[in-house]
Amino acid sequence: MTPPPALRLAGQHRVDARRLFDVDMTLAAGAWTCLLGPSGVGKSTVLRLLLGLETGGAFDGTITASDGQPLAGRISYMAQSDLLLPWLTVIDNIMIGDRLRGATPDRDRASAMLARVGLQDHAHKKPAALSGGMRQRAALARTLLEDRAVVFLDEPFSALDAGTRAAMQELAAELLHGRTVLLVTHDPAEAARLADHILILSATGAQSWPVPALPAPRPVSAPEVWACQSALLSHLRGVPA
Ligand SMILES: Nc1ncnc2c1ncn2[C@@H]1O[C@H](COP(=O)(O)OP(=O)(O)OP(=O)(O)O)[C@@H](O)[C@H]1O
Repeated sequence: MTPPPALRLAGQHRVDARRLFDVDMTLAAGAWTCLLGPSGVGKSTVLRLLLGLETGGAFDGTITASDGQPLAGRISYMAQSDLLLPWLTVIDNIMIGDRLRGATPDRDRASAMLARVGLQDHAHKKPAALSGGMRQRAALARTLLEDRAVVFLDEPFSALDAGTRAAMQELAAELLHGRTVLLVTHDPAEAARLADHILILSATGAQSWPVPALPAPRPVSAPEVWACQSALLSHLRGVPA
């Protein structure tokens, strides 16, 4: 794997001739950046622009990797919807990347990943037989199995119960340590726990927000984490801290 690069997105994005955002944001190399902001501000659009996917709008600007290399083939992406193929079993779904590339999937590795997300007893079920949270964990397993230098996660823990969410946050933090990660989240607590850098997106740019002075993933109970999430929530609500 090439060393994870920093990524920069700079420019203006318009939807239906209306400016959605002007931004100049950098994702630090080998670190977790959490992107927050109100619904509809353009967080998923940022991910899709970096991925080179259709956004329904027009971007005028530049997208660059610090090593000057193309991003194609170096990113894995977990979208808000799980994108599981209904006709494949869970284990075949999580190995889809290798299959699409014409490579032989490593079934033992895939089984081990399913066990890490707690789905070892559901490997041979179809997605329709899973709960929403189980489907989200399958999508997470598929993303982690790709083992890429750059990983984009769009609200990856939103459907999980509190205990499972904490466990999956810790798993992702472990397996994606040292990767360039962009995590879109609505949850200030999640950002306070996991982020090396926090960015808050608005129409006029991406504001950098201070993170607690503890290495991530941070304990939920740490006073610094409480203080960060509380200040962040107040800011997002537009009320005094
Ligand atoms: N395919 C599309 N065609 C037209 N407009 C789109 C398309 N996708 C998104 N938009 C518009 O772009 C804006 C930003 O959408 P986006 O999904 O990036 O927001 P978001 O910040 O991720 O929202 P949320 O937090 O609700 O997921 C919205 O106004 C949305 O209606």
